Amino acid sequence: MASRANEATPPGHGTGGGPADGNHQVVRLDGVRKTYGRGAGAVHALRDLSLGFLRGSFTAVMGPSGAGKSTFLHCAAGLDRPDAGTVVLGGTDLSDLTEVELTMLRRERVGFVFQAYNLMAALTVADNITLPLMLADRQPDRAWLDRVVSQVGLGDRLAHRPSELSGGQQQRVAIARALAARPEVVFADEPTGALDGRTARQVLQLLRDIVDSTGQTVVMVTHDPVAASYAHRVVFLADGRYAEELTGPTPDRIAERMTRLGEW
Ligand SMILES: Nc1ncnc2c1ncn2[C@@H]1O[C@H](COP(=O)(O)OP(=O)(O)OP(=O)(O)O)[C@@H](O)[C@H]1O
Repeated sequence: MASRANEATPPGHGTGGGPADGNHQVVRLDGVRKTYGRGAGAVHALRDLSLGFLRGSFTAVMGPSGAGKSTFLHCAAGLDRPDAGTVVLGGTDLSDLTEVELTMLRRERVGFVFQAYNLMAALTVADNITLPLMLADRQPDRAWLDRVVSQVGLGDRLAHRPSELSGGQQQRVAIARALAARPEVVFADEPTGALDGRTARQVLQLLRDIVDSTGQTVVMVTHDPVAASYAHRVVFLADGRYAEELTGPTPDRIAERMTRLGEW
């Protein structure tokens, strides 16, 4: 696994997978390193990661356990700071920001979807969806919100509490919440990990439809080849580095690459 990860990668790797994409990367990592601990016990979670994501693209990030996927997500989303290298999100170099500015950036320009839906039990669906806007002290863009609510199919559940919804519906609320502030990018961490197969496929198709119809950008970490096959592109990490990528992925091709990269 380590030797494969150290192989030279093709020119232009990780630029987004499309033609003439250099100027349209909404997230760009260059030479990102992240090490946990020191000395003999140090773990190099990201060794030298350079990777870009096109505006309007849906990318799945995969790799063996310990490859650095979560660390990548945290660094790319401004939840954690790399030890070296740069992360540029929507034209802003995150290393230039103070902690307060980073928090503001996450609120206003980044959406998150996690495996656990993390909805507020005491709030209605409508209030859960607009919570990020409230926190950012921003007026909702009504037309956008209506579009998002309609796309996730929750128009008739807005007055309900999360506990009254199925898992798939709760995740659709979380997706609507992630999109409410019309972020530059939505980061999703195993968004279908808690759902049954059929519901998971519906949620993944929804994510893909949202990307294709609204031009939003989604970056999703997953272990599941079927989930990753809904993306336009699958990027494989191994041993803290970019390993390879697939465009127009199918579950079989993804599974074959994962097998080559080692245990998963
Ligand atoms: N807070 C931490 N302290 C120490 N080591 C850490 C910490 N977070 C991650 N690591 C280590 O960094 C490496 C990369 O971890 P990371 O969670 O990013 O991998 P991953 O690809 O998301 O793995 P998985 O698929 O198992 O979730 C692993 O070896 C992990 O043990």
